Amino acid sequence: GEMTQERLLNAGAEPQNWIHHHGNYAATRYSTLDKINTENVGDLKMAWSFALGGVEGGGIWPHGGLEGTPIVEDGAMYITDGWGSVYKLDISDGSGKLIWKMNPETDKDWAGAVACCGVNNRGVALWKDKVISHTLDGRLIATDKETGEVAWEREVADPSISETITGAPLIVGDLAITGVAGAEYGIRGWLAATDLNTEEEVWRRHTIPQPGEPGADTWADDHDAWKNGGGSTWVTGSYDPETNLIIWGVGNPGPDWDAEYRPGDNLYTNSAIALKADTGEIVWHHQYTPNDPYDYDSVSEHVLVNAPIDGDEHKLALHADRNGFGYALDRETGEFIWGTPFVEELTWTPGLDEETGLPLNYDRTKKVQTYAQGTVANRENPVGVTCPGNMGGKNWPPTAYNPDLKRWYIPVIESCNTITNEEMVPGESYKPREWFTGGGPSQHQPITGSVAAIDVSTGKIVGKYPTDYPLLGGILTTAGGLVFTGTPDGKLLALDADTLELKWQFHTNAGLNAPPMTYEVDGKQYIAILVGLGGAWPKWFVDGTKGLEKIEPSSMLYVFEL
Ligand SMILES: O=C(O)c1cc(C(=O)O)c2c(n1)C(=O)C(=O)c1cc(C(=O)O)[nH]c1-2
Ligand SMILES: [Ca+2]
Repeated sequence: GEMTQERLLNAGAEPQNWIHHHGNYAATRYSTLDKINTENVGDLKMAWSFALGGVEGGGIWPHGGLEGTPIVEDGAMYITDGWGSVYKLDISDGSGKLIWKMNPETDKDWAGAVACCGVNNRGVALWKDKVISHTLDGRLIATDKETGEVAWEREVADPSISETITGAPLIVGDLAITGVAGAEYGIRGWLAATDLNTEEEVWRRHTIPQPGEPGADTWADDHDAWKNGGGSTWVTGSYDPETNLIIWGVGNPGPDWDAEYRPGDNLYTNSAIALKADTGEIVWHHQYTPNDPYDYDSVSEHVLVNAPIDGDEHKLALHADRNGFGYALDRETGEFIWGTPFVEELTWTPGLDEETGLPLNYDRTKKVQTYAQGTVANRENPVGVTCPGNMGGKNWPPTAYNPDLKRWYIPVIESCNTITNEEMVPGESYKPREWFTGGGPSQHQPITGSVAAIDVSTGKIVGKYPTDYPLLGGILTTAGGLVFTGTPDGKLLALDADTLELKWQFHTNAGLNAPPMTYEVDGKQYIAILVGLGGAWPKWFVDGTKGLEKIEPSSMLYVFEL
């Protein structure tokens, strides 16, 4: 069939399918399928697997990885590898056979040389009779669903100034919304909407205001720092049909670790922004870490849920930030409702202001924030140690919300790290296609992980399942009372959603770096996950995770059944 806006709005009416990147517009990654449940999950076994390509390297990367969420529609599955090839599989008879592969011939060295954090592609979207996808080298591609032929493509991001694309598109009506990556190379971030009928751009909203625009006064330097101010949008946002608002997380300011280069709060970096879907006009924002000196990129999804708080029903946007706090905002106004640390160690601030949600040690009279002593690397004290480390808290891997239990599950990175500052010089340090970070990280202690569960009505942590390695893949939760997640040392785990007790695990012995999802064919439920450790880990963080250097590159899909 054709993918319509009607179907996208009512994804819950076809639970056998998985038609959105995050499961639905609200980004809950919750499925009402319950044939696999706490009673029988112990009998889950592998059904079939499929080998993808895309493992070859390019630019600064020795190999590709898999971070995508499969899309399933009526007996067909659509998956991507890191270089943006799209594979359509026939999954209608309990196995998976390739129907077609669309290879976009991504310019691997050109794009891979300016991809900060891996050869990443997080998946496709469906619109009418087309599959909509991105490539690392900046293209939006519409592929004919039946034939696998490319119908058209357009260059949305420009790798000559280090703009790349790693996120999946978001479809709202006839628009495909594209987010950009490149804040470690001095880009000026944006979201762009392409009309899929006319193949033309309808709006492009920069996440860093230029002089004269609202928020421009939060760039208080005298050398146009806003032009290279970062603020990427590399994780797919959510959409609230009631208000017609797209809610999207914005990444770190640039340069990452030389905050003195960019005095001011640096809007809209490290913020949630809500934009009118038709025009891209920013209606509200909430900034999580003003003048961020830590690389606490806030790109993660916002999960739109309704929950009672103190007896009143609230319309919330939930967000787990790299800064270590989980937040609930009012999704219609952006107003702060609650914030809770979800990591074991959080040293950069003593907490959040109950009214504003700002860090307690944020000082509005200062242009350059100092936060907790010793945690910031700056020009005077060039070495800082902070928890969570710059990978987070929680990085891009998506959370999941279970409405039966009103619980929200966060894939946690338990980490601290050391940052060294390097002073960036106006007019000299920024060069197109070169790093513009103002310093760099190193790992002085082991990095582990956990699944944290938060009761959304109270904002309190109600359980934690610790893991030996950080969680780099994301979470699925189901009406079967289960939470699924993968670990980078290769285990797919099923936990009891209520108690977080381990109910089942399967060793792939390859790195899980992608979110699990579920679907049904002929009344039979399956769990699927892409397997292939890539992303930022192999280059940046392997020092803090002894053992992961033994995980070989791979590029597989695994599917499980009872
Ligand atoms: O600021 C950016 O533009 C940007 C992009 C990406 C990306 O596109 O994957 C990552 C990051 N930053 C980043 O800071 C980061 O830690 C990171 C981890 C990963 C990954 O896939 O494992 N990507 C990215
Ligand atoms: Ca970043």
